[in-house]
Amino acid sequence: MDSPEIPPSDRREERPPASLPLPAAFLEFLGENGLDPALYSKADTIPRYIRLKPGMESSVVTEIESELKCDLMRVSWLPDFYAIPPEIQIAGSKAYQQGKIYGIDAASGAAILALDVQSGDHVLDLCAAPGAKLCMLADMLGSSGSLTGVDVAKHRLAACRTMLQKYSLGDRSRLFVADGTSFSILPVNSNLGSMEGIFSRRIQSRFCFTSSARMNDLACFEFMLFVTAFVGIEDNGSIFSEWTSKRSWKDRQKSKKAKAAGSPHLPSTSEPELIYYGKDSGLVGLQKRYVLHPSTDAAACTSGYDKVLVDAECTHDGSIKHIQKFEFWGWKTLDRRVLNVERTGNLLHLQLGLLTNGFKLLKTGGSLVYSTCSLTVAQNENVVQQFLSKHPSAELLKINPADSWPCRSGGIQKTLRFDPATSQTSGLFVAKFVKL
Ligand SMILES: C[S@@+](CC[C@H](N)C(=O)[O-])C[C@H]1O[C@@H](n2cnc3c(N)ncnc32)[C@H](O)[C@@H]1O
Repeated sequence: MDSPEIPPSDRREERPPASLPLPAAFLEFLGENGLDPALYSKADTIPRYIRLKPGMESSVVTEIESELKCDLMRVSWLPDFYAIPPEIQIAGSKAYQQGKIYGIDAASGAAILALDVQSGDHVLDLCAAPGAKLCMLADMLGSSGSLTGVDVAKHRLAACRTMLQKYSLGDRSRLFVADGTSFSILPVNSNLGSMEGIFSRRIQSRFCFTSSARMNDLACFEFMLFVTAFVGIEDNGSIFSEWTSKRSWKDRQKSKKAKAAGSPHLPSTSEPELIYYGKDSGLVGLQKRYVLHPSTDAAACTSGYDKVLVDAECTHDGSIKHIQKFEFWGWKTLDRRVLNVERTGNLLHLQLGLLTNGFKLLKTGGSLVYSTCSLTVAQNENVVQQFLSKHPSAELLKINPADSWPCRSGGIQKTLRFDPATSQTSGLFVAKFVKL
Protein backbone atom coordinates (compact mmCIF):
# COMPACT_ATOMS: atom_id res chain seq x y z
CA MET A 1 0.00 0.00 0.00
CA ASP A 2 1.20 3.48 -0.82
CA SER A 3 2.20 5.49 2.20
CA PRO A 4 -0.26 8.35 2.82
CA GLU A 5 0.78 11.77 1.62
CA ILE A 6 2.45 13.81 4.32
CA PRO A 7 0.49 17.02 4.97
CA PRO A 8 2.57 20.09 4.12
CA SER A 9 2.78 21.21 7.74
CA ASP A 10 4.47 17.93 8.76
CA ARG A 11 6.83 17.96 5.80
CA ARG A 12 8.46 21.00 7.35
CA GLU A 13 9.90 18.83 10.14
CA GLU A 14 11.97 16.90 7.59
CA ARG A 15 13.68 19.99 6.24
CA PRO A 16 16.99 21.17 7.64
CA PRO A 17 16.53 23.59 10.53
CA ALA A 18 16.95 27.28 9.84
CA SER A 19 20.58 28.35 10.11
CA LEU A 20 19.49 31.61 11.72
CA PRO A 21 18.64 31.30 15.41
CA LEU A 22 15.10 32.53 14.85
CA PRO A 23 13.45 33.69 18.08
CA ALA A 24 10.25 32.04 19.30
CA ALA A 25 8.16 35.16 18.61
CA PHE A 26 9.25 35.20 14.95
CA LEU A 27 8.62 31.45 14.60
CA GLU A 28 5.16 32.09 15.99
CA PHE A 29 4.61 34.89 13.43
CA LEU A 30 5.69 32.52 10.63
CA GLY A 31 3.40 29.80 11.98
CA GLU A 32 0.41 32.13 12.19
CA ASN A 33 0.98 33.14 8.59
CA GLY A 34 1.58 29.61 7.31
CA LEU A 35 5.20 30.38 6.39
CA ASP A 36 8.00 27.85 6.44
CA PRO A 37 10.95 28.70 8.75
CA ALA A 38 13.21 26.54 6.55
CA LEU A 39 13.20 29.43 4.05
CA TYR A 40 15.50 31.26 6.44
CA SER A 41 18.11 28.53 6.17
CA LYS A 42 18.82 29.94 2.68
CA ALA A 43 20.09 33.21 4.11
CA ASP A 44 23.73 32.34 3.50
CA THR A 45 23.25 30.71 0.11
CA ILE A 46 21.13 33.06 -1.98
CA PRO A 47 23.42 35.25 -4.08
CA ARG A 48 23.77 38.98 -3.85
CA TYR A 49 22.65 40.71 -7.05
CA ILE A 50 24.08 43.73 -8.79
CA ARG A 51 22.87 45.64 -11.79
CA LEU A 52 25.34 46.98 -14.29
CA LYS A 53 24.35 50.45 -15.40
CA PRO A 54 23.05 50.08 -18.95
CA GLY A 55 25.42 51.27 -21.63
CA MET A 56 28.54 50.02 -19.84
CA GLU A 57 30.92 48.20 -22.15
CA SER A 58 31.21 44.45 -21.62
CA SER A 59 34.91 44.91 -20.73
CA VAL A 60 33.66 46.51 -17.49
CA VAL A 61 32.50 43.07 -16.34
CA THR A 62 36.05 41.67 -16.40
CA GLU A 63 37.28 44.82 -14.67
CA ILE A 64 34.70 44.42 -11.89
CA GLU A 65 35.42 40.68 -11.58
CA SER A 66 39.07 41.34 -10.93
CA GLU A 67 38.26 44.12 -8.47
CA LEU A 68 35.66 42.12 -6.50
CA LYS A 69 37.75 38.95 -6.87
CA CYS A 70 34.75 36.86 -7.91
CA ASP A 71 32.89 35.82 -11.06
CA LEU A 72 29.92 37.89 -12.15
CA MET A 73 27.27 35.32 -13.13
CA ARG A 74 24.87 36.81 -15.68
CA VAL A 75 21.21 36.39 -14.67
CA SER A 76 19.78 34.86 -17.84
CA TRP A 77 16.22 36.04 -17.24
CA LEU A 78 17.00 39.64 -16.29
CA PRO A 79 18.99 42.02 -18.53
CA ASP A 80 22.01 43.76 -16.94
CA PHE A 81 21.75 41.71 -13.70
CA TYR A 82 24.61 39.63 -12.28
CA ALA A 83 24.78 37.32 -9.26
CA ILE A 84 27.79 37.39 -6.96
CA PRO A 85 28.54 35.31 -3.85
CA PRO A 86 26.58 36.59 -0.82
CA GLU A 87 29.67 37.39 1.22
CA ILE A 88 31.05 39.85 -1.35
CA GLN A 89 30.65 43.49 -0.30
CA ILE A 90 30.42 46.00 -3.14
CA ALA A 91 30.32 49.30 -1.24
CA GLY A 92 34.11 49.63 -1.06
CA SER A 93 34.66 48.85 -4.74
CA LYS A 94 35.61 51.44 -7.35
CA ALA A 95 32.90 50.13 -9.69
CA TYR A 96 30.29 51.00 -7.04
CA GLN A 97 31.84 54.31 -6.09
CA GLN A 98 32.09 55.34 -9.73
CA GLY A 99 28.42 54.50 -10.29
CA LYS A 100 28.96 51.57 -12.64
CA ILE A 101 27.02 49.07 -10.51
CA TYR A 102 24.39 49.15 -7.80
CA GLY A 103 23.00 46.49 -5.53
CA ILE A 104 19.41 45.44 -6.25
CA ASP A 105 17.80 42.07 -5.72
CA ALA A 106 16.76 40.20 -8.88
CA ALA A 107 13.14 39.96 -7.65
CA SER A 108 13.05 43.77 -7.33
CA GLY A 109 14.38 44.00 -10.88
CA ALA A 110 11.53 41.74 -12.00
CA ALA A 111 8.95 44.01 -10.33
CA ILE A 112 10.33 46.96 -12.32
CA LEU A 113 10.32 45.00 -15.58
CA ALA A 114 6.71 44.05 -14.84
CA LEU A 115 5.81 47.74 -14.99
CA ASP A 116 7.02 47.84 -18.61
CA VAL A 117 8.20 51.45 -18.53
CA GLN A 118 8.49 52.99 -21.98
CA SER A 119 10.46 56.02 -23.03
CA GLY A 120 8.24 59.08 -22.58
CA ASP A 121 6.17 57.64 -19.73
CA HIS A 122 5.34 59.68 -16.66
CA VAL A 123 6.21 57.35 -13.80
CA LEU A 124 5.37 57.59 -10.09
CA ASP A 125 7.18 55.62 -7.36
CA LEU A 126 5.00 56.08 -4.28
CA CYS A 127 7.33 54.47 -1.67
CA ALA A 128 10.65 55.29 -3.24
CA ALA A 129 13.30 55.10 -0.53
CA PRO A 130 16.07 54.04 -0.28
CA GLY A 131 15.89 54.05 -4.07
CA ALA A 132 17.23 50.96 -5.83
CA LYS A 133 13.98 50.53 -7.78
CA LEU A 134 13.80 54.28 -8.39
CA CYS A 135 17.24 54.16 -10.06
CA MET A 136 16.18 51.29 -12.28
CA LEU A 137 12.97 53.15 -13.20
CA ALA A 138 15.04 56.22 -14.15
CA ASP A 139 17.23 54.00 -16.32
CA MET A 140 14.23 52.48 -18.11
CA LEU A 141 12.81 55.92 -18.82
CA GLY A 142 15.73 56.96 -21.00
CA SER A 143 15.74 60.43 -22.44
CA SER A 144 12.09 61.43 -22.26
CA GLY A 145 9.20 61.31 -19.81
CA SER A 146 9.45 61.97 -16.09
CA LEU A 147 9.92 60.20 -12.78
CA THR A 148 8.35 61.29 -9.49
CA GLY A 149 9.57 59.67 -6.28
CA VAL A 150 7.59 60.01 -3.04
CA ASP A 151 8.43 58.83 0.47
CA VAL A 152 7.19 59.82 3.90
CA ALA A 153 10.67 59.64 5.48
CA LYS A 154 12.73 62.67 4.54
CA HIS A 155 16.11 61.23 5.55
CA ARG A 156 15.42 58.12 3.46
CA LEU A 157 14.30 60.16 0.47
CA ALA A 158 17.48 62.22 0.76
CA ALA A 159 19.33 58.92 0.16
CA CYS A 160 17.36 58.58 -3.10
CA ARG A 161 18.54 62.02 -4.13
CA THR A 162 22.15 60.98 -3.48
CA MET A 163 21.64 57.79 -5.51
CA LEU A 164 20.06 59.59 -8.48
CA GLN A 165 22.87 62.11 -8.54
CA LYS A 166 25.60 59.51 -8.11
CA TYR A 167 24.31 57.47 -11.04
CA SER A 168 23.53 60.59 -13.13
CA LEU A 169 19.89 59.54 -13.28
CA GLY A 170 18.23 62.60 -11.78
CA ASP A 171 17.68 64.86 -14.79
CA ARG A 172 14.06 63.83 -15.37
CA SER A 173 13.25 63.18 -11.71
CA ARG A 174 11.64 65.03 -8.84
CA LEU A 175 11.38 63.89 -5.23
CA PHE A 176 8.62 64.74 -2.76
CA VAL A 177 8.54 64.08 0.96
CA ALA A 178 4.85 63.29 1.32
CA ASP A 179 2.31 60.80 2.57
CA GLY A 180 1.71 58.43 -0.33
CA THR A 181 -1.86 57.79 0.82
CA SER A 182 -2.84 61.39 0.06
CA PHE A 183 -0.19 62.68 -2.40
CA SER A 184 -2.05 64.26 -5.32
CA ILE A 185 0.39 66.10 -7.58
CA LEU A 186 0.21 65.08 -11.24
CA PRO A 187 3.09 64.93 -13.72
CA VAL A 188 4.22 68.30 -15.02
CA ASN A 189 3.06 67.98 -18.62
CA SER A 190 -0.39 67.08 -17.39
CA ASN A 191 -0.68 70.48 -15.85
CA LEU A 192 -0.19 72.11 -19.24
CA GLY A 193 -3.81 71.58 -20.20
CA SER A 194 -5.17 73.32 -17.15
CA MET A 195 -2.47 75.95 -17.17
CA GLU A 196 -3.14 76.66 -20.81
CA GLY A 197 -6.50 78.00 -19.64
CA ILE A 198 -5.01 79.95 -16.78
CA PHE A 199 -2.33 81.52 -18.93
CA SER A 200 -4.57 82.14 -21.91
CA ARG A 201 -7.03 84.04 -19.72
CA ARG A 202 -4.27 85.97 -18.03
CA ILE A 203 -2.54 86.89 -21.25
CA GLN A 204 -5.80 87.65 -23.03
CA SER A 205 -6.68 90.18 -20.36
CA ARG A 206 -3.16 91.63 -20.27
CA PHE A 207 -2.28 91.65 -23.90
CA CYS A 208 -5.70 91.42 -25.61
CA PHE A 209 -4.63 88.01 -26.97
CA THR A 210 -7.69 86.49 -28.63
CA SER A 211 -6.65 83.39 -30.54
CA SER A 212 -9.41 80.80 -30.39
CA ALA A 213 -7.16 78.01 -31.73
CA ARG A 214 -6.12 75.46 -29.08
CA MET A 215 -2.35 75.39 -28.66
CA ASN A 216 -0.60 72.08 -28.97
CA ASP A 217 1.54 70.97 -26.02
CA LEU A 218 4.82 72.25 -27.40
CA ALA A 219 3.50 75.62 -28.44
CA CYS A 220 1.78 75.88 -25.09
CA PHE A 221 4.98 74.99 -23.25
CA GLU A 222 7.03 77.58 -25.13
CA PHE A 223 4.28 80.09 -24.60
CA MET A 224 4.26 79.34 -20.87
CA LEU A 225 8.00 79.83 -20.57
CA PHE A 226 7.52 83.19 -22.23
CA VAL A 227 4.61 84.01 -19.98
CA THR A 228 6.18 82.83 -16.74
CA ALA A 229 9.11 85.10 -17.44
CA PHE A 230 6.68 88.03 -17.19
CA VAL A 231 4.43 86.74 -14.46
CA GLY A 232 7.47 85.54 -12.50
CA ILE A 233 8.89 89.00 -12.21
CA GLU A 234 5.59 90.06 -10.82
CA ASP A 235 5.50 87.13 -8.35
CA ASN A 236 9.08 87.73 -7.32
CA GLY A 237 10.97 84.45 -6.97
CA SER A 238 8.10 81.95 -7.23
CA ILE A 239 9.55 80.35 -10.35
CA PHE A 240 11.59 77.15 -10.27
CA SER A 241 15.14 78.00 -11.17
CA GLU A 242 17.76 75.28 -11.60
CA TRP A 243 17.90 73.05 -8.49
CA THR A 244 20.61 73.77 -5.98
CA SER A 245 21.51 71.98 -2.76
CA LYS A 246 21.72 75.38 -1.05
CA ARG A 247 18.47 75.93 0.78
CA SER A 248 16.68 79.25 0.68
CA TRP A 249 15.96 81.17 3.89
CA LYS A 250 12.26 80.31 3.43
CA ASP A 251 12.99 76.56 3.22
CA ARG A 252 15.24 76.67 6.26
CA GLN A 253 12.48 78.39 8.23
CA LYS A 254 10.01 75.74 7.06
CA SER A 255 12.14 72.81 8.27
CA LYS A 256 12.85 74.64 11.54
CA LYS A 257 9.08 74.81 12.07
CA ALA A 258 8.68 71.12 11.16
CA LYS A 259 11.39 70.19 13.66
CA ALA A 260 9.80 72.29 16.35
CA ALA A 261 6.48 70.55 15.67
CA GLY A 262 8.27 67.30 16.50
CA SER A 263 7.76 65.43 13.24
CA PRO A 264 10.96 63.83 11.94
CA HIS A 265 9.25 62.84 8.69
CA LEU A 266 6.69 65.30 7.44
CA PRO A 267 6.71 69.08 7.34
CA SER A 268 4.33 70.52 9.90
CA THR A 269 1.78 71.45 7.24
CA SER A 270 1.82 67.89 5.82
CA GLU A 271 2.09 69.52 2.41
CA PRO A 272 4.37 67.69 -0.02
CA GLU A 273 7.91 68.99 0.25
CA LEU A 274 9.93 69.00 -2.96
CA ILE A 275 13.51 68.08 -2.04
CA TYR A 276 14.94 67.60 -5.53
CA TYR A 277 14.17 68.16 -9.20
CA GLY A 278 16.38 67.61 -12.21
CA LYS A 279 17.05 70.02 -15.03
CA ASP A 280 14.75 68.13 -17.43
CA SER A 281 12.02 67.38 -14.89
CA GLY A 282 9.87 70.04 -16.53
CA LEU A 283 9.87 72.25 -13.44
CA VAL A 284 12.64 74.70 -14.31
CA GLY A 285 11.04 77.94 -15.48
CA LEU A 286 7.56 77.06 -14.23
CA GLN A 287 5.63 78.84 -11.53
CA LYS A 288 5.63 76.92 -8.26
CA ARG A 289 1.97 77.40 -7.46
CA TYR A 290 0.87 75.81 -10.73
CA VAL A 291 3.07 72.78 -10.27
CA LEU A 292 2.30 72.07 -6.66
CA HIS A 293 -1.47 72.25 -6.78
CA PRO A 294 -3.42 69.10 -5.84
CA SER A 295 -5.38 67.27 -8.53
CA THR A 296 -8.89 65.88 -8.73
CA ASP A 297 -9.78 62.24 -9.53
CA ALA A 298 -11.14 63.26 -12.93
CA ALA A 299 -7.97 65.17 -13.84
CA ALA A 300 -5.85 62.14 -12.89
CA CYS A 301 -7.83 59.92 -15.28
CA THR A 302 -6.89 62.09 -18.24
CA SER A 303 -3.57 63.61 -17.15
CA GLY A 304 -2.26 61.25 -14.49
CA TYR A 305 0.76 58.96 -14.49
CA ASP A 306 1.27 56.29 -17.16
CA LYS A 307 2.94 53.91 -14.70
CA VAL A 308 2.83 53.72 -10.90
CA LEU A 309 4.90 51.59 -8.56
CA VAL A 310 3.57 50.96 -5.06
CA ASP A 311 6.39 49.07 -3.35
CA ALA A 312 4.55 49.27 -0.06
CA GLU A 313 5.89 49.43 3.47
CA CYS A 314 5.52 45.94 5.00
CA THR A 315 6.88 43.61 7.68
CA HIS A 316 9.88 42.76 5.42
CA ASP A 317 9.69 39.12 6.54
CA GLY A 318 10.46 37.90 3.01
CA SER A 319 13.68 39.84 2.84
CA ILE A 320 15.91 37.12 4.23
CA LYS A 321 18.96 39.37 4.28
CA HIS A 322 16.99 42.00 6.21
CA ILE A 323 15.90 39.42 8.79
CA GLN A 324 19.52 38.22 8.99
CA LYS A 325 20.52 41.72 10.12
CA PHE A 326 18.55 41.29 13.35
CA GLU A 327 21.33 38.99 14.51
CA PHE A 328 23.38 42.17 14.84
CA TRP A 329 20.59 44.61 15.68
CA GLY A 330 19.27 42.26 18.38
CA TRP A 331 16.25 40.01 18.03
CA LYS A 332 14.33 42.16 20.49
CA THR A 333 14.13 44.96 17.92
CA LEU A 334 12.46 42.49 15.55
CA ASP A 335 9.54 42.41 17.92
CA ARG A 336 9.16 46.17 17.73
CA ARG A 337 9.86 46.57 14.03
CA VAL A 338 8.24 43.47 12.53
CA LEU A 339 5.95 41.59 14.84
CA ASN A 340 4.17 44.28 16.80
CA VAL A 341 0.49 43.44 16.31
CA GLU A 342 -0.68 47.04 16.37
CA ARG A 343 1.92 47.98 13.74
CA THR A 344 0.93 45.03 11.55
CA GLY A 345 -2.74 46.02 11.80
CA ASN A 346 -1.89 49.59 10.79
CA LEU A 347 0.27 48.27 7.97
CA LEU A 348 -2.65 46.54 6.29
CA HIS A 349 -4.57 49.81 6.36
CA LEU A 350 -1.52 51.69 5.05
CA GLN A 351 -0.93 49.19 2.22
CA LEU A 352 -4.53 49.47 1.05
CA GLY A 353 -4.32 53.27 1.33
CA LEU A 354 -1.12 53.42 -0.74
CA LEU A 355 -2.50 51.10 -3.41
CA THR A 356 -5.79 53.05 -3.56
CA ASN A 357 -4.08 56.42 -3.91
CA GLY A 358 -1.50 55.13 -6.40
CA PHE A 359 -4.35 53.84 -8.54
CA LYS A 360 -6.19 57.15 -8.23
CA LEU A 361 -3.17 58.98 -9.68
CA LEU A 362 -2.99 56.65 -12.67
CA LYS A 363 -4.37 57.79 -16.01
CA THR A 364 -6.99 55.64 -17.71
CA GLY A 365 -5.21 52.83 -19.55
CA GLY A 366 -2.15 53.19 -17.30
CA SER A 367 -0.75 50.36 -15.20
CA LEU A 368 0.32 49.94 -11.59
CA VAL A 369 2.55 47.38 -9.87
CA TYR A 370 1.92 46.61 -6.21
CA SER A 371 4.74 44.77 -4.45
CA THR A 372 5.82 43.92 -0.92
CA CYS A 373 8.73 41.98 0.49
CA SER A 374 6.42 40.21 2.92
CA LEU A 375 5.48 36.60 2.28
CA THR A 376 2.22 36.79 4.21
CA VAL A 377 -1.13 36.44 2.46
CA ALA A 378 -2.55 39.24 4.63
CA GLN A 379 -0.25 41.91 3.18
CA ASN A 380 -0.49 40.68 -0.39
CA GLU A 381 -3.41 38.64 -1.76
CA ASN A 382 -5.82 39.98 0.89
CA VAL A 383 -4.90 43.59 0.13
CA VAL A 384 -5.29 42.93 -3.60
CA GLN A 385 -8.67 41.27 -3.04
CA GLN A 386 -9.97 44.10 -0.87
CA PHE A 387 -8.78 46.67 -3.37
CA LEU A 388 -10.38 44.90 -6.34
CA SER A 389 -13.68 44.58 -4.50
CA LYS A 390 -13.85 48.37 -4.10
CA HIS A 391 -12.51 49.41 -7.52
CA PRO A 392 -14.45 48.08 -10.51
CA SER A 393 -12.17 50.07 -12.86
CA ALA A 394 -9.16 48.01 -11.71
CA GLU A 395 -8.26 44.73 -13.36
CA LEU A 396 -5.33 42.41 -12.73
CA LEU A 397 -2.98 42.05 -15.71
CA LYS A 398 -0.85 39.06 -16.67
CA ILE A 399 2.83 39.88 -16.33
CA ASN A 400 4.03 38.58 -19.69
CA PRO A 401 7.80 38.23 -19.20
CA ALA A 402 7.12 36.17 -16.06
CA ASP A 403 6.72 33.03 -18.20
CA SER A 404 10.50 32.75 -18.16
CA TRP A 405 11.02 33.90 -14.55
CA PRO A 406 11.87 31.49 -11.71
CA CYS A 407 8.85 32.39 -9.58
CA ARG A 408 5.53 30.87 -8.53
CA SER A 409 2.01 32.06 -9.07
CA GLY A 410 0.55 33.94 -6.11
CA GLY A 411 -2.68 32.91 -4.40
CA ILE A 412 -4.65 34.96 -6.95
CA GLN A 413 -4.25 34.27 -10.65
CA LYS A 414 -1.81 36.61 -12.47
CA THR A 415 0.01 37.56 -9.24
CA LEU A 416 3.57 36.36 -8.63
CA ARG A 417 5.64 35.23 -5.68
CA PHE A 418 9.42 35.14 -5.51
CA ASP A 419 11.06 33.36 -2.60
CA PRO A 420 14.56 32.14 -1.73
CA ALA A 421 13.75 28.48 -2.35
CA THR A 422 12.03 28.88 -5.74
CA SER A 423 13.80 31.90 -7.15
CA GLN A 424 17.16 32.16 -5.36
CA THR A 425 16.13 35.73 -4.58
CA SER A 426 14.68 37.64 -1.69
CA GLY A 427 10.94 37.16 -1.14
CA LEU A 428 8.67 39.45 -3.16
CA PHE A 429 4.98 39.51 -4.06
CA VAL A 430 4.07 41.28 -7.32
CA ALA A 431 0.65 42.19 -8.73
CA LYS A 432 -0.02 44.32 -11.80
CA PHE A 433 -3.23 46.28 -12.43
CA VAL A 434 -4.60 48.26 -15.33
CA LYS A 435 -7.01 51.19 -14.98
CA LEU A 436 -9.97 50.57 -17.28
C1 LIG B 1 9.72 48.69 1.11
S1 LIG B 1 10.31 50.29 1.33
C2 LIG B 1 10.47 50.82 -0.33
C3 LIG B 1 11.74 50.35 -0.99
C4 LIG B 1 12.05 51.11 -2.26
N1 LIG B 1 10.98 50.98 -3.22
C5 LIG B 1 13.35 50.63 -2.89
O1 LIG B 1 13.33 49.88 -3.84
O2 LIG B 1 14.40 51.04 -2.41
C6 LIG B 1 8.91 51.13 1.87
C7 LIG B 1 9.07 52.64 1.98
O3 LIG B 1 7.76 53.18 2.22
C8 LIG B 1 7.92 54.35 2.97
N2 LIG B 1 6.60 54.71 3.55
C9 LIG B 1 6.01 54.27 4.68
N3 LIG B 1 4.82 54.86 4.84
C10 LIG B 1 4.64 55.68 3.78
C11 LIG B 1 3.61 56.58 3.39
N4 LIG B 1 2.49 56.75 4.11
N5 LIG B 1 3.79 57.28 2.25
C12 LIG B 1 4.91 57.15 1.50
N6 LIG B 1 5.92 56.32 1.85
C13 LIG B 1 5.79 55.59 2.95
C14 LIG B 1 8.99 54.01 3.97
O4 LIG B 1 9.60 55.19 4.48
C15 LIG B 1 9.94 53.14 3.12
O5 LIG B 1 10.98 53.93 2.63
